[in-house]
Amino acid sequence: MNSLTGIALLEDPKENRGTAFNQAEREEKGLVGLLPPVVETLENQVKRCLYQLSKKNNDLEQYIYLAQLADDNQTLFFAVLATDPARFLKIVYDPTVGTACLEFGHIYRKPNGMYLSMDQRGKLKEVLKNWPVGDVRVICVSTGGRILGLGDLGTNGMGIPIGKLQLYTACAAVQPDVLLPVLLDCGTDNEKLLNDPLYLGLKQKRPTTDELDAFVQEFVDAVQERFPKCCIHFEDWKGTDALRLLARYVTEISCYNDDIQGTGSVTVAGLYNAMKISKGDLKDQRVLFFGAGSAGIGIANMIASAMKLEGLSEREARERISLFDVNGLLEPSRKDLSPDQLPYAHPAQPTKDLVAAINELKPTILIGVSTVGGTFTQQVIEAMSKLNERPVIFALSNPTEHAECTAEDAYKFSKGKAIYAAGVQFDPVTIDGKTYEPSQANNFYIFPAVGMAIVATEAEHVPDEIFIAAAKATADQVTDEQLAKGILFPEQADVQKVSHVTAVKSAEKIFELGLARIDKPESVDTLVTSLEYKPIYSE
Ligand SMILES: NC(=O)c1ccc[n+]([C@@H]2O[C@H](COP(=O)([O-])OP(=O)(O)OC[C@H]3O[C@@H](n4cnc5c(N)ncnc54)[C@H](O)[C@@H]3O)[C@@H](O)[C@H]2O)c1
Ligand SMILES: O=C(O)C[C@H](O)C(=O)O
Ligand SMILES: [Mg+2]
Repeated sequence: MNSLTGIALLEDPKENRGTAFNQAEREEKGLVGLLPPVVETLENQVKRCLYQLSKKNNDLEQYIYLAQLADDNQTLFFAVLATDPARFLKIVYDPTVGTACLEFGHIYRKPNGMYLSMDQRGKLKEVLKNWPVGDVRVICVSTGGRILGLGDLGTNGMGIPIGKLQLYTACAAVQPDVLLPVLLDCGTDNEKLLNDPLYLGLKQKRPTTDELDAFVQEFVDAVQERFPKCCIHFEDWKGTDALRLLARYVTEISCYNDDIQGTGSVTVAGLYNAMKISKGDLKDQRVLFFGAGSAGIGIANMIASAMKLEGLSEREARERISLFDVNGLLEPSRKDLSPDQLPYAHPAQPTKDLVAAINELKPTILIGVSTVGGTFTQQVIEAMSKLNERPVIFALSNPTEHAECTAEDAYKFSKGKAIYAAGVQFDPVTIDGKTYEPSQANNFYIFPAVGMAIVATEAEHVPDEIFIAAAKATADQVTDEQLAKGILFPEQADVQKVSHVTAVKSAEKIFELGLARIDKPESVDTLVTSLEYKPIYSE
């Protein structure tokens, strides 16, 4: 415990124990009279929080309550989350965090991280010194450019870095002190926010690409200098920015993009298990994407890598993957394709009709990452079901209303044939007396665990190989019993155990690739375990 006393101690979320301070601590720390007389256990404090949560009328109210709790008492906050990870994932993270981001300026109470804005240009190295912790190991940074499927939310996007890093701790037990959420405020093109008197960001339009890239370079340099062991986790940037900046930095510094690599990884994990159910090989599948942005390209590249591991050449793997975006099927006559998209533009009849593309390309797997809800219509699902005994249909856009189809529609229109996953958790669906359990393909199975592996190994770079290892580790933790029910991912209630195993496997891969900046210990498992945070009051 540090030297804080009295009210200052009660106001420090890292040190505060509230009613759990014992008599001796109360005497020693000048707390006598500042707390009610009863000395409580952490368990009792958790009970009170659960009671107070039960009085909240909706998920956003619960989100606000938990945010306040995190600001009051960090240990208690993580202890509450640990009582029921599956329940609280939906609150501190997707989908409720989406509602919280839409309302961010309205529900704001405390900063919870750093806001680095373009008006601090030229001064970022100085500004980073204002963060009180010297050994930050992971920064999760967003520009708010593409928050979930909700578009440009500017500074309101800060809810995402905060929530993602809370999951590093809640899922993979990364020490919260080494994590720093950052919002890189480059303005917003969202007129509604610019006209909102409670909006908290810079009231200006977004910069040119060159200006943005120069600012990001300054940010990267400042982070390298202030936190030399820090990995930069990019999250929810505009798709084109995300792809361009990852390509620029992935081999240069310790960084990764969760929407590209984490999403690629969780999707490959789901597909590994879908193959166990449909009794196929990934290398023999034909994949069609609806959406060709950072998630679409990230997943496509990761599937191609996974197919290569099954013996295909790069060209053969890419030939099996096609994408469709807002302007239709990607094919060579298109003049608007980015360098990341070009390898997937195969000769085909130009079309803006998804059903026509399905009928021409005959995909076995359809993946939605378009941000647009309801776009996998009855006709789309029926076309997939006509072509395949077990069509794989992943509707990955977030939050809930943005999923390309609901679980109910997927099972109803495929007559129960679909192997289905969505970015959020849908409830089980019963049709004609049979119950189907939808899966949640969300990168939370991956990024906290990979984050722990990066912290544990001080990884120099974070290439795709690590994410393939994480995908395999995650997939392998699904039991035959679950697979028999069509379940593609491990139980969310077990997310901590699952993330531990995935973290160990990812860390082993980092050592194998020679990317660790520490010597390999005898047991990587012991190394990871030794670093794990526990939400308890230490002696
Ligand atoms: N489940 C997960 O773990 C996960 C992970 C990352 C992203 N996502 C979700 O995926 C979605 C896309 O993310 P992104 O980073 O790729 O965004 P992005 O903006 O980079 O890409 C969106 C793509 O969809 C296309 N598109 C837009 N409207 C369309 C339409 N009407 N028809 C066809 N295509 C259309 C765009 O042309 C673009 O190619 C988001 O909703 C995000 O929440 C989910
Ligand atoms: O945040 C999520 O739920 C997943 C993903 O990173 C997304 O951008 O949708
Ligand atoms: Mg994201």
